[in-house]
Amino acid sequence: MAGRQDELAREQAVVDRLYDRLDELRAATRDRLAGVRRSGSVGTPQNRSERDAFATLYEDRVAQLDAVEDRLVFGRLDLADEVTRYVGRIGIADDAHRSLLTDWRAPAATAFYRATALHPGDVRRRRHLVTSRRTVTGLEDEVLDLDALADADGEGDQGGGDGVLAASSLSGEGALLASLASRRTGRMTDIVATIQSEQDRVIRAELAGALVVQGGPGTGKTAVALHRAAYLLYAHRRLLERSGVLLVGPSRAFLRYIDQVLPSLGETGVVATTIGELVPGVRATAVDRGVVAEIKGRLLWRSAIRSAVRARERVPAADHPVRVEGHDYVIRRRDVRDAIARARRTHKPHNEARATFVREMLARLVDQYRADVDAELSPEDVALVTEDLRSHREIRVALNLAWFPITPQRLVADLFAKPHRLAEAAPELGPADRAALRRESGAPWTESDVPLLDEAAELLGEDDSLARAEAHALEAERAAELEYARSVLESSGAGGGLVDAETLASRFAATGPRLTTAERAATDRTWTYGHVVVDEAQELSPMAWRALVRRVPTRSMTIVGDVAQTSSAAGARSWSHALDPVLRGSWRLEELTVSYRTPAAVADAAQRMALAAGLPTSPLTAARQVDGSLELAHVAPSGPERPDLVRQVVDQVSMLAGEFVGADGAGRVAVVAAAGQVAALRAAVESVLPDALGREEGSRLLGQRPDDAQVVVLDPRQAKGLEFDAVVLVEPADVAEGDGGASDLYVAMTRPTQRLVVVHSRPLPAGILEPVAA
Ligand SMILES: Nc1ncnc2c1ncn2[C@@H]1O[C@H](COP(=O)(O)OP(=O)(O)OP(=O)(O)O)[C@@H](O)[C@H]1O
Repeated sequence: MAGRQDELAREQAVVDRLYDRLDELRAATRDRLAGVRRSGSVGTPQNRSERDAFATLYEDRVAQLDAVEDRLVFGRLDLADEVTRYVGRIGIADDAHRSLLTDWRAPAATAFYRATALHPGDVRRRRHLVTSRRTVTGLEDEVLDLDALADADGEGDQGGGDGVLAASSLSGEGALLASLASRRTGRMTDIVATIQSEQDRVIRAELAGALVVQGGPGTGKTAVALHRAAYLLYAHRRLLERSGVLLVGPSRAFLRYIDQVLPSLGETGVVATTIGELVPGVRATAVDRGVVAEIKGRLLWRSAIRSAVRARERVPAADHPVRVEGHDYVIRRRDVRDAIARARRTHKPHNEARATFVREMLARLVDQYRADVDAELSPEDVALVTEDLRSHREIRVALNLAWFPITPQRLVADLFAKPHRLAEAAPELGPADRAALRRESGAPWTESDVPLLDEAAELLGEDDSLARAEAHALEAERAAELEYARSVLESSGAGGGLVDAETLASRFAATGPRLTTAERAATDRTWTYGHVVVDEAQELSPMAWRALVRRVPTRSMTIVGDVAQTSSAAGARSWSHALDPVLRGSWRLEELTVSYRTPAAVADAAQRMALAAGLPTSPLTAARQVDGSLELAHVAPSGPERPDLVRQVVDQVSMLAGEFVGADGAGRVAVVAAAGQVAALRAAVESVLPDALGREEGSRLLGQRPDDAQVVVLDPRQAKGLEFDAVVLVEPADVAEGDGGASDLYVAMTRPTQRLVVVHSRPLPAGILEPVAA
């Protein structure tokens, strides 16, 4: 016992030293930041921009150093030749640049995650340090080279964690089990201390190309995707800091659930978004029915949107006479046809090529003027006549009809609001599909509209009226910069012919205060990223894939998901089906097979059900067993309102809340039911909580924000990607008959970390109770 205490004390001393050093670094960075801020906004533009750059650098560093407080150090490797290496969230060195702590992402830390007894490399012992705040509370050793440590202290509690199932392949079992059994909050936490070797391989996989990570529920796909983003930013910082990393998740609620993971890993510069937010300026607030989402996801929209754009470049039915300033002109069909052909030959997007079309048409009309007056025209005459023609209302209207400037929003809205436009653009759609798409102009955007808007924006380019407004703003900005540069030259007396105000202003514009890459990328639809991470990727439609791939021309992507959990009718049941059309077969597949979330009995029941329903599941082995993790509560059918079933649900929730929900905000219980039953069940649960748990606790729970709520009632789609300590699954047969079918039931069953209670009055779907005979 004494040996263990000594060992704890020795590690405490190391940990104290690392935290002391962290505090020193924090203080030094804060001092530097204060120094930069003190020098204020005086000096040359060059000086100011340098100061801004330093201020940003120090602010980021302060944020990073603050973010790594919790579990700063979590591992130690004892290597051959008596070398000891500590592994933690960031790298820390002393004043003489000697390494004190190795960043978990550095090559030198790889062995912490990968070394096994079979392949120990030069690792003799791996130690997990468990800390609470700054105190070391536990050590867990794995001796990998038994011979080398035969006569060393070998203090390690090798394996032996209660309930471990996949023991032979797990590292740091004690720390892992403690982390898996801990109470859940509304926020995901990082897994940096206990990354398993199959996960580490994915996290450190090379940057180039598209990597698909398929894995059953709870295998750590989300965790791995986020740690991979942090790893790539570390390993390829120069490249990715400039181009940025985009993270795409299924919903804002999900992005909020994961939003603390990257900052806790010291990374804040990733742009996180959903497909519905991919086009700046458009916010998708409505949801399409399954069949509509499926139709909008089809690749036929590539040609349909192209045709819809082409339909706005149109030769009129007849020649059109116009009288301008006493002269007669004819807008001839032949001229329009030629001008359209010429504008198309520029290969510019529609709104940008319009300038060529208009210029061409005006030139033809000026030719008519020249013939009319039968005289040579000076350049000034040409300019005057051109301007008269351009500003004449009838000519403007005629040219607009022939080449209509249009926004992506208007183009797409017209397709759904004007049946003839859709029929013309998408002849391959049958009448039933077209009728399903019908929608009033001005209806709110849906998530499945966004890839169509993106496609349209790509083909339309910028509306030049917008570009003109921007040019105007830029001009004003430049004038202000010029003014500023003049005042600097005057006050510094540095005119002297060496540098003029214009040069100084342009230098200032080039080096002046800048938005971060993430900020610029998030507001620019045409931004291309260095890497894109997609979570719950099975839900994406073919059109959504096109929109994403457009944003990463190098195709450097991490795509994580589970084709057995697809609930969108537009989503994928097979990766090749989804990805081959956009990635042309060039993607590689990794599989994760250990479920860290779900206890074995629950995972097995879900897996049997999925198999019986014919879902394309991946193999799944639960990491642990939890006693009493699966309970079935059968209720006799009790009429359409099902009062007995509802009573059983609220009783179960009350019991589970008493057992799992903590007053400290940790511990979560969810009721998951078919979408149509959620509102009634939520009302029932909310009405009993104060009686069941006491008035004070009841009102505390009812007053929580939805994202942090410890007791929630959700449908399977809302629960996707999330997890809870305990789940009450209501009437699984109803869930399986909903839009998302057995996939939604699979999702619902695999949300709990501790217990699943199935409340049902109808027979259970096949497989939940026992294997279905082949
Ligand atoms: N190596 C690990 N150490 C500790 N916890 C882990 C580890 N791997 C996964 N987990 C935990 O297991 C749970 C499930 O992980 P995650 O949500 O990433 O799985 P998933 O595969 O994305 O699941 P789903 O398909 O259901 O969305 C999380 O609580 C995560 O923190």
